[in-house]
Amino acid sequence: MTGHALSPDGLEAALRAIGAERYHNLHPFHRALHEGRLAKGQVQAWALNRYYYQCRIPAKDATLLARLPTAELRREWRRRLVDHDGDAPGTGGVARWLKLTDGVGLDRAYVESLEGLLPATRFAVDAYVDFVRDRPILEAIASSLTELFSPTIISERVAGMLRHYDFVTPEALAYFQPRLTQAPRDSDFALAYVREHARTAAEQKSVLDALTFKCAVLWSMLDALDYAYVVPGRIPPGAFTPEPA
Ligand SMILES: O=C(O)c1cc(C(=O)O)c2c(n1)C(=O)C(=O)c1cc(C(=O)O)[nH]c1-2
Repeated sequence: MTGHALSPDGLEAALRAIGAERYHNLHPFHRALHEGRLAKGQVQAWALNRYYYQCRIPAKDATLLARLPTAELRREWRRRLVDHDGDAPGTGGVARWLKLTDGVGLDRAYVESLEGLLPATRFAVDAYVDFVRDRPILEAIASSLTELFSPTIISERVAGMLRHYDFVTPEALAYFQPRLTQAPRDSDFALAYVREHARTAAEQKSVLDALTFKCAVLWSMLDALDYAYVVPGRIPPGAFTPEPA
């Protein structure tokens, strides 16, 4: 493909336009979650499946960390590993996500076993980890840029869930509070990197495609939940089955 390269501001605007059109805050299942239209079993299904995303994020960041060429870049990226894995047992984002699955009444060992996952959750999350492992560093970094849009969805989610669900407590949602500062810090770095390094039209197309791909990962995770847990009779064999209300 040929074409004119955008200015850094033009590239940023194009990235933000992708989020405005494709980020998962627009998905019907997310809207239902935030607006209080889900039953407890459906909220459990969301938390259980999203656990797989959370627990693979450190593996995704570790494969990228191993490929980064400078100490400066590695120091920056290594913080993400600490954010998610903590630096002692029971700390970090993955452990805090388990407080959420505990809080909505799921058995921790069952969540951690991954036995109840929807097949499509696994495919979508694994596709993200593989993408970051296999693609050029520029695209791998660009694929994290959905985090530009996450503070808004997180604020909506916390407010909406606390307001609408009596089984959700502020302690269970403690996962999200640090993300409101971590995500902007991380996405500011990734955005500055992409603005600086995506100079040619081909490089810019590759980063726009990487962000589109990542939006599709998040969107398809919600498609899978929407398919399995909204209309009765569609839960795949072996996947988490809510108790009758
Ligand atoms: O709650 C959300 O909607 C949401 C979205 C995203 C995202 O946009 O990828 C992340 C997170 N949360 C999150 O908690 C998180 O740790 C995270 C890491 C990443 C990434 O791509 O490296 N995205 C996200």
